[in-house]
Amino acid sequence: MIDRAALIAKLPKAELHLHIEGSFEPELMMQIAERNGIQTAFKTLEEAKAAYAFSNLQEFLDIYYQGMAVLLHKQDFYDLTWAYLERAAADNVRHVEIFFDPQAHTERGVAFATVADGILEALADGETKLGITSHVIMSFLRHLSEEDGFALLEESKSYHARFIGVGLDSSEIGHPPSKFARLFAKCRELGFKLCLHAGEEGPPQYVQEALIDIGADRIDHGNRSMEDEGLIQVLRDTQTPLTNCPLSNLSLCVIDDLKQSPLKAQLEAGLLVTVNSDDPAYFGGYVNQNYQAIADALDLSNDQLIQLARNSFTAAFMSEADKAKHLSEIERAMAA
Ligand SMILES: Nc1ncnc2[nH]cnc12
Ligand SMILES: [Zn+2]
Repeated sequence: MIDRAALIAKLPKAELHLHIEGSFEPELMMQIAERNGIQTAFKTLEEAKAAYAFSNLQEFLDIYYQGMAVLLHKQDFYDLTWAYLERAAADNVRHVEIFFDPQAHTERGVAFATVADGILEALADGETKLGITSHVIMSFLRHLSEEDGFALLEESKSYHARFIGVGLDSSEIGHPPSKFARLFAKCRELGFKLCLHAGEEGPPQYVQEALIDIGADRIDHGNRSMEDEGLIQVLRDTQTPLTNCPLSNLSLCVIDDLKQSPLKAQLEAGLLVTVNSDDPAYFGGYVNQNYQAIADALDLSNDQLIQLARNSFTAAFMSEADKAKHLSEIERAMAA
């Protein structure tokens, strides 16, 4: 029987929950800071890594926003994205749907086009040079107002055709999805897919609002859905995907131990759950490390690992023909 690490390495997969700014490795951060003549908050790599010990989402977010402040030029955003793509390719990731947080850059005076062009150019190169297809999801920061979200929607108008969807991230508690109901209704009208972080730290009520009231196409995290039988039933019936991020959950103390992850229960309940890295530079692992850690903790079978890889394509925003192509690629990899 193939061993677990070999199976994970061999499986083609999609990554659907990845904040590109959360893939900013401290080595690259220092390099970009130096060329931009900016002082980083941490003087050494060791200092940076030592600071990556979080007891909740907000503690992480404070450091995450601080880290990305060295990104100023299109080349910086290109380099950030390219570094992630090379790492993803090494994990046999064939398709990515990445979030970016434009408001975290425009509020520092970096033009929207600078950010978007750098990311989009790297993704285009990712397809031609690494064979990784991609989509971009423009995320609204939920600690800001709905009006700020509408302003971003207007500012990004000329790029809308290049984004598959919109997201909702940042500080969850106190900022429920319902705060953005009008904004997401407008985004739906414009044809965007809707992906909302919900139930990471926030209560099941936030998942209810995202899933039922707003009609999310995917729920990011969604851990706390498992506290509500009604939500589980809707998630199963609608096959609305959940993007689970095991190492993120552990790093942010959403769970105290990976054994507490709801992932296996979600699989066994017939939910369309996927494995993702969220902010790999901060949480200690890219996608394969997330598969490995959660499989070890929950003793997932090889069939369950294959199911997770299949789910990653089924849950992606790609055509049925492309999904079928990737699913048969998994069958071929398993037969080889
Ligand atoms: N895990 C997470 N939750 C909410 N917002 C985020 N932004 C980046 N990572 C995030
Ligand atoms: Zn996230």
